[in-house]
Amino acid sequence: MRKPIIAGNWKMNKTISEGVDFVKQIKHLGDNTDVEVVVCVPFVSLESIKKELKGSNVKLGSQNIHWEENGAYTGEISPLMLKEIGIDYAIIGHSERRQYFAETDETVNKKVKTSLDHGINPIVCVGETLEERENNTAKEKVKVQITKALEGISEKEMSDIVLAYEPIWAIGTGKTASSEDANEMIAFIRDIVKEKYDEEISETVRIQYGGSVKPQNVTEIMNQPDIDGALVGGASLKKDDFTELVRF
Ligand SMILES: O=C(CO)COP(=O)(O)O
Repeated sequence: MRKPIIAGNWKMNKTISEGVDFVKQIKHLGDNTDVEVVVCVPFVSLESIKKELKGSNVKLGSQNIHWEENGAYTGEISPLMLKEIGIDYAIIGHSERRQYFAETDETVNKKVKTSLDHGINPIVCVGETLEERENNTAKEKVKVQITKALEGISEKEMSDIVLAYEPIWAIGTGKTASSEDANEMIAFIRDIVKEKYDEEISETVRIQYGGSVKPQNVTEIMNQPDIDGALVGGASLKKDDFTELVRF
């Protein structure tokens, strides 16, 4: 049985005080449930929110990580800094980072390796553009992204990785992939993992869907056999919506 994982990606939203306030209201959501609940918050809020989450079962994640431990990388945040705060997860390769901040499959792979080396679980994002979906090249694109992201990752390390399929055209647009289409791509990703590793790993790796997940569609998405969770932007910012999401 794969443990469901619902992760909020706050993106560039909520100041430190707003974030702490919000977490006060949702920090019980990881109790008495089989669902793993995660909030991925801006770097500047991580430390305060970690303190607020003391004793809570809600996990904490960053939205990025640098592959080097230190050095001349102005504006970047290293795995050592994140490890000292005590985060559980790092989102890696989000399409917004790929689109606006020149993230590549190569940097994604380096960041995945660095995270694993520092005991931070990567949430690795992949997904196609609308054009690629319409051209029927979506699977090809996702296969390249997954294969490159996992280059040099051992079988053992795979148990610490979460994958997230986020079709770019469904992010923040209100358009969701149909739950069947999302499941089909996620099953395809599972096959890629099986080809590269083995059946056991492909059956245990957790794969989330992301893109306009809301209380109205979360149940249908989570009922799909290959979908193990959701990576949620907009709806994770509101207490009532986030509460409904984790109780899908
Ligand atoms: O990018 C996403 C999560 O990482 C999805 O964002 P939305 O839920 O706002 O569409």
